[in-house]
Amino acid sequence: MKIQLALDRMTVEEAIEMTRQVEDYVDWVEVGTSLIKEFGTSSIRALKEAFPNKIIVADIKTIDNAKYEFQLCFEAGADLATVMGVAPPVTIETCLHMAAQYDKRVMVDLLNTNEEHIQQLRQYDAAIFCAHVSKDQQEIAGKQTSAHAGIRKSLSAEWAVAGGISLDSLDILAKLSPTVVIIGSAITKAANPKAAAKQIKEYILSIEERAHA
Ligand SMILES: O=C(CO)[C@H](O)[C@H](O)COP(=O)(O)O
Repeated sequence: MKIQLALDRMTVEEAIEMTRQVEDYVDWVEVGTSLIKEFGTSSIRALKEAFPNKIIVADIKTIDNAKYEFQLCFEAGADLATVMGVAPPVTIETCLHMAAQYDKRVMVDLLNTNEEHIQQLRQYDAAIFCAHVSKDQQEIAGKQTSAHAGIRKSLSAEWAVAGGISLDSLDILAKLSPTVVIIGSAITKAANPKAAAKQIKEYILSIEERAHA
């Protein structure tokens, strides 16, 4: 299981500093939607330049204009970029086409998709799917581990899980063996981000060791 650090609602300098603190405990680094909206794709470039050996995920959440947006992300150094599952099929297909051209990858965010829609999306098997509980949903209904778990039943491909994940919810989620666990606030808003990331990494390693024992 990879840990993807989600960097949101901070400056690019703060994002770099945050990543430096926790880089030993995270595998992928996500330039969050909020950073891309506030600072543009130069935020992606800055993170890739600072961490050339990390997989940099551009959480651009494309819903249209896929060729333009994915080109921007990949030219800025992203290794992977996100598209919304609710986007028209032509948009998702264009993202996959762009990723193939650049030898990069696509993550399909399953926010607000239903079971039937997820079945249709399964054809895009080069993508990583992301079971995502949104910030707005979290604020109204709290951390919805069951919502993440429900989506998992529909997937067989590589998949990620995101949205309000903390050490507590990891207990259930990690047993579902997602390919990627996306964690933002539980690390970036912790009193000691390095200690929080270390604890999460060690917890995931312990689960994986038990699974292989
Ligand atoms: O995509 C996102 C927000 O739309 C975040 O990357 C995702 O929710 C992870 O952050 P957090 O753990 O703080 O919820």
